Amino acid sequence: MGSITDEKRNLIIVSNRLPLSVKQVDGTYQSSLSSGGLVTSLSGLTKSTKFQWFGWPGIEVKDPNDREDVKRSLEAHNAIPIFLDRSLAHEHYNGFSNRILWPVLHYQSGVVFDETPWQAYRRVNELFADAIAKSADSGSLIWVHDYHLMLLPELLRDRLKQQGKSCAIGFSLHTPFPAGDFWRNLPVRKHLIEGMLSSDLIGFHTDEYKQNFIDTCASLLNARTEIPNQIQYKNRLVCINKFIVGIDPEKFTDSLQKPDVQERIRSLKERYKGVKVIVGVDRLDHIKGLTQKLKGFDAFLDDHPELQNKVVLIQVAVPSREDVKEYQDLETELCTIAGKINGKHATPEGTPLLYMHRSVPFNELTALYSVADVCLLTSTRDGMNLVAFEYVACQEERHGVLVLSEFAGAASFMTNGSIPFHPANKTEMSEAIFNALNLDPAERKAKYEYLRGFVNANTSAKWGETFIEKLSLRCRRPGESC
Ligand SMILES: O=P(O)(O)OC[C@H]1O[C@H](O[C@H]2O[C@H](CO)[C@@H](O)[C@H](O)[C@H]2O)[C@H](O)[C@@H](O)[C@@H]1O
Ligand SMILES: O=c1ccn([C@@H]2O[C@H](COP(=O)(O)OP(=O)(O)O)[C@@H](O)[C@H]2O)c(=O)[nH]1
Repeated sequence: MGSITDEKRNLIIVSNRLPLSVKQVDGTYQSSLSSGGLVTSLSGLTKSTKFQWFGWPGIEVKDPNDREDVKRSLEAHNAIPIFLDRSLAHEHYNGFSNRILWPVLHYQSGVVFDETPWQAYRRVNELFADAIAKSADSGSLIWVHDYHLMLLPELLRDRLKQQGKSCAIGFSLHTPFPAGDFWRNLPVRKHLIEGMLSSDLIGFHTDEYKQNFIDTCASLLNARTEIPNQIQYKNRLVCINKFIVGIDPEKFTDSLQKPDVQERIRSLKERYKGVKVIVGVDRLDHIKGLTQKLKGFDAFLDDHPELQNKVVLIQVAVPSREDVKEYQDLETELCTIAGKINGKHATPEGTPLLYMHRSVPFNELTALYSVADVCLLTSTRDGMNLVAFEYVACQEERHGVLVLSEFAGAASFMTNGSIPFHPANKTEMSEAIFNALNLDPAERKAKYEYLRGFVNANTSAKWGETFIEKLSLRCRRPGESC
């Protein structure tokens, strides 16, 4: 991908949150890595490509001197903060993005639209547009990420035009884009789609999401969509494609080589001698199907009393969006279910479920992935799900089995190498777990090798480089077909 060298200097990445969240500790500003797949995928790109990253630092900073301190602390990581007032950030992130837009994108019903958070969403997109238009030079490539910023391409294009600057704008959606009627649930659906359509290139994780978006543009805006991979709207040509997001597999294999990680793996193996380990790692979010997972595991334990004390599910539920009531309620519900499962199936020898409501350090995560015989992912909908990739990257030795919901975006590519199931069907999940635990070594090896090939061929670096390459082509030849 050598030809992107020139554009590297002028690449601007924009996401709602910076990869580093800033916190004030004892009067000084400290930054730590944010969690989630978007950060994982874009962090993988840093190895091969240089860029400036614009986003919200996750903290309100009012004092101008403090703002300078925060800016300086982030500068070292090429991160540029866009400061937002606390209540505006709250209404944008929690109010509209996560309470209204996120559920619609993930096919959740019963969403209630509210004007105040919508106005906050607009305002934040405007503030981002102001800051980025000011910093961008003509010829910059601007790559906008995710559902928090769907209006940004349009707002940005207007401002750049007023300032006489010409830049290529790309947009990547990290969530699903829902089919047909679902998008209509949102009264502001048209504004959001038009916002995205001001991009030169739009990327989705799967062909299904891409096609859903194209169909919506045709039915809602009467856009011309006859030519594959392009949308003609208001005299502009927008290219649409699938770009497979991945991880940096080396980061995981390198971690497994470290002496302290090796030591941790040894001690976990000793602790779980004679016990099959199932691992789950998910943000605590409705879309991850955690309720379904615990209930399915309960059904599995009921179906297989002979496996008492011989199987353990280690579930990491990473705290997420804790200011949103629906997420707080889910946390309470999961604690109750986890307690009931252990109440029902525990013996003096141990408990079958280890439910951890916290994030885990990276090295601990890789050790956990490595000792697990099975990885169980139960998403009811999920843009991609990079945990599936990470588990595979840590299974060189064991050839563990991936049990993967058919509703994760990753299932579009990984079904052949995994055991797929429908997350709403407890019996199917129980059978899938049982089959995974009993797969013969040759089949495990074959499935693992298939998945390893896919994960190694579709890295985050390749994803980023391919997108940027296509975007810079749009910049050089804007009128050409996609
Ligand atoms: O930033 P948060 O609100 O804490 O949420 C974390 C991220 O969640 C979502 O991740 C998505 O992107 C992943 C990478 O493409 C994909 O694998 C996953 O299926 C998606 O859920 C969200 O889209 C990100 O913006 C958040 O940062
Ligand atoms: O304590 C943890 C456990 C996991 N992860 C990472 O969070 C990401 C989750 O990405 P995924 O695409 O599976 O889902 P998302 O959370 O983005 O919806 C993965 O890279 C995990 O390694 C994390 O940041 N902290």
